[in-house]
Amino acid sequence: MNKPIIKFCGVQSLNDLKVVCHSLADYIGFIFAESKRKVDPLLVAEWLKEVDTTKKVVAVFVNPIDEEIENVLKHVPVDVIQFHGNETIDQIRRIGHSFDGQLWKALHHHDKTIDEMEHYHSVIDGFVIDSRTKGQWGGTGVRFDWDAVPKYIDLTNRLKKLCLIAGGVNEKNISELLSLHPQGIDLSSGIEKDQKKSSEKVNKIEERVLQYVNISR
Ligand SMILES: O=C(O)c1ccccc1N[C@@H]1O[C@H](COP(=O)(O)O)[C@@H](O)[C@H]1O
Repeated sequence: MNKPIIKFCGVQSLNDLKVVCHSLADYIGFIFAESKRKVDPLLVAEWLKEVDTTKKVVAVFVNPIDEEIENVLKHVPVDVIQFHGNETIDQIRRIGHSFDGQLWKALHHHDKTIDEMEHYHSVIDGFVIDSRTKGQWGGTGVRFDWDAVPKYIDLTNRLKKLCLIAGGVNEKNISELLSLHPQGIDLSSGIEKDQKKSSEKVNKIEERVLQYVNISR
């Protein structure tokens, strides 16, 4: 079994960035939306100059106006835009016309998520499936009912899209999630200690990922 795609999200400092850059992550994410993890694009640009990394950079937005995205793209070398709110197909398509990278749509798990995936798939490259939590768009540390994961995997395989499972993934439950063979996993709270990215937690996550890769070979 190949290593699942790993995204470590919610980088809030140069130190956080160093932690996630010294990891097996394929993608590292920054939050440019209202959140305790919101970062300034100018600072992110400075931090990125301090590290030598080939990791792909994900910019997370929640219902942004186009100018907010343009401002981030002006300063930060973004590979992926992740829309984590109620963005419309028209907005995503419009942004896609002037952006070279990938577009991901985060959707919250509920009984109509499959319909939403069908709705958005023509304008995006990948999905992030997160848990639905009242009053917060993401980064909650709360998982959803993973019995639904196989149907998300089946649909994204059929649509030939990327699919990352997010929401409350941590060192204690990641092996359970990996046993469902997700294409990708996306963690923020699960690699934090005292609101900072923790190398110790990253190592524990990676041990479990490598165990999964070796066992399923
Ligand atoms: O992390 C945040 O603060 C955040 C704020 C607004 C939208 C999305 C946010 N993060 C996304 O949430 C999931 C991971 O969450 P967690 O592991 O449960 O903490 C991931 O997709 C982040 O990009």
